[in-house]
Amino acid sequence: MAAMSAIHIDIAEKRYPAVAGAPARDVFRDFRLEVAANEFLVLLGASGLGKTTLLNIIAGLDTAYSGKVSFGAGTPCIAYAFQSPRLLPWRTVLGNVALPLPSGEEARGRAMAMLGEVGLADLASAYPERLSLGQQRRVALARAFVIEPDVLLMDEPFVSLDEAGAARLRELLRRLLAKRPATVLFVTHDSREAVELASRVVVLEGEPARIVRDAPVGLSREERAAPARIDELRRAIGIGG
Ligand SMILES: Nc1ncnc2c1ncn2[C@@H]1O[C@H](COP(=O)(O)OP(=O)(O)OP(=O)(O)O)[C@@H](O)[C@H]1O
Repeated sequence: MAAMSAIHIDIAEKRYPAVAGAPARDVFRDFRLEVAANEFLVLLGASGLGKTTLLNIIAGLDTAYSGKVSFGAGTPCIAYAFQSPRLLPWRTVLGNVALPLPSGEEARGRAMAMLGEVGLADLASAYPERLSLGQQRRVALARAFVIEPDVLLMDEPFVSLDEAGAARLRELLRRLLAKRPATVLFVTHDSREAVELASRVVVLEGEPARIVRDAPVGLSREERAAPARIDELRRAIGIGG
């Protein structure tokens, strides 16, 4: 079973140097954020603020910064759901879900069970190109959860879906997390989505990016289904409405 992990983020400086035609960018300076174990933290902020950069730093994909990211309980197992599903086109759906696992029968079994949980068992041997975007996003979710991550990084994982499709995926995400709790950092532009999912909302603004709001959330199942309650909370937090 996965152990939950807190995340301690302390970025002294992250900047992108000037390149032809684009000025240098100070993305983070003296930026600190503590994420509690098992928290569902939604990061909200305008385009280009540095949210993807932050996830890349936490994932260890971007090491070109000064500062430190550490985790509560040793080295956590981290899953990263990217902004686009990023499935490998030459692998079947099952092959994509099994990708982060060691090869073998047991892994295939686990990947297959995971596909069942996201409702795609019958597409196991299909290739990604014939899947709808919503189905591809389900496969990406299955690939993230199949490793039973301690930390789950999600970069606008439900963007470009219609509202009903996005709502179904939010419900699926909640179900997957109920079964396999993890510390979640979820990036979105959508303040309704933020309030619906989060246990805590953090709003970023400016260059370098600063935390301008940091609010606990935690709607009950009934409240999440009530748009008026969601709007009320958005107003209370000051994120539109
Ligand atoms: N490799 C890079 N080199 C130079 N500048 C970059 C690089 N990657 C990102 N940037 C710039 O740094 C800033 C932060 O980018 P980032 O992708 O982290 O923002 P974001 O908040 O995730 O935006 P979005 O919501 O649009 O995905 C942007 O202005 C972007 O143009």
